[in-house]
Amino acid sequence: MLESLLVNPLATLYHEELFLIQWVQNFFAPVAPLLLLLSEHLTPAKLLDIYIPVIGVFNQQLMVLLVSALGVMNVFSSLIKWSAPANRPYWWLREYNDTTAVQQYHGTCQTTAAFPSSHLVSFSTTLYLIALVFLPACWQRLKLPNRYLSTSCILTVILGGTAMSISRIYLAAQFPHQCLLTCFFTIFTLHTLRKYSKSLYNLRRFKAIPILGCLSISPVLIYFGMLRIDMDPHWSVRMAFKWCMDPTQMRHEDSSIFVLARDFGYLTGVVLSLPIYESLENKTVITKRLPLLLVLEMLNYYARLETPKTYGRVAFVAYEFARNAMHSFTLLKIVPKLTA
Ligand SMILES: O=P(O)(O)OC[C@H]1O[C@@H](O)[C@H](O)[C@@H](O)[C@@H]1O
Repeated sequence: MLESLLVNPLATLYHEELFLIQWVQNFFAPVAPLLLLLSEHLTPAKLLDIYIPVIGVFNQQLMVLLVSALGVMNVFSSLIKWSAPANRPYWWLREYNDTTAVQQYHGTCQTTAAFPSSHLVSFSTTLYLIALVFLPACWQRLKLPNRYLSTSCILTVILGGTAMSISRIYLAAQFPHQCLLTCFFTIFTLHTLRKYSKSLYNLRRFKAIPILGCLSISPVLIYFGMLRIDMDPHWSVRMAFKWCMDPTQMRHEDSSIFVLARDFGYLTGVVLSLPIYESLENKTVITKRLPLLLVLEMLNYYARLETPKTYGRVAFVAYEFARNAMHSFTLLKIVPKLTA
């Protein structure tokens, strides 16, 4: 064991963690339907397209915070995924002929790299912001000391993150250390964003657009960098295609390039809405927001159904980029204006 640890520490870690996955699959078998539901219904895409607009009907301030924070967090997460070739347990096991008995489920088949877990990043971010908006009111009512407020927000993220991590590990979609590192990454990034939130909300568009431009070039540079070192940029799709129990579960919408377009599109809408501190004011009434958001989300739903999948990759990616940019821009700029 010690010898193999020295020779190939990552492979040893993967091998040892497969036993942990096996244990999780046995121990949590009684609550399996719940764990499968968590991963199926709390995907990053569903948070952006369904849950955030629903939250927006009741609380505009929280919606604005969520759209802007998820815009940034998802881009960071997709960029790391695109550049770091982290294996998923269900394909690593087969690729290296490991004999540990780990099961695949509906939802295991994913086509992007494993780290960080997008489910974990977006779910924890959402929970953190919900706690940040609602806990102060509870604190006031219960007359609790303010110094525990920040700790309670972090605790909410840890609890929610643990539930989602168990779900991802149960599905054999992530190794345990990848979930743990994702939690650290999320807490650290959220903490940093909160520290600079005032300057970020007041940031002018002409300053943010060049930053976004530089950020957008990085996936292209990474792509050519991979080709240069003879690495297939679509290695994770190939792995999924090879080892998914049922390859019909693979969806174009979940491939790395598509996810990058989705997340960069969403962030572009956020950047074009800057500065957003005005939209943070919660003066609008629910009776105005409800019909508007309902119409907007129906349009977004039909736009999603019409995604061109047979006209080549460029049309597919460009469409997804534009749809998401328009979606976040409408939520941050147009909805608050029309309902003010
Ligand atoms: O990284 P995870 O949590 O395994 O999620 C895999 C993929 O799951 C899909 O549902 C998301 O739309 C993608 O954004 C994500 O990359």
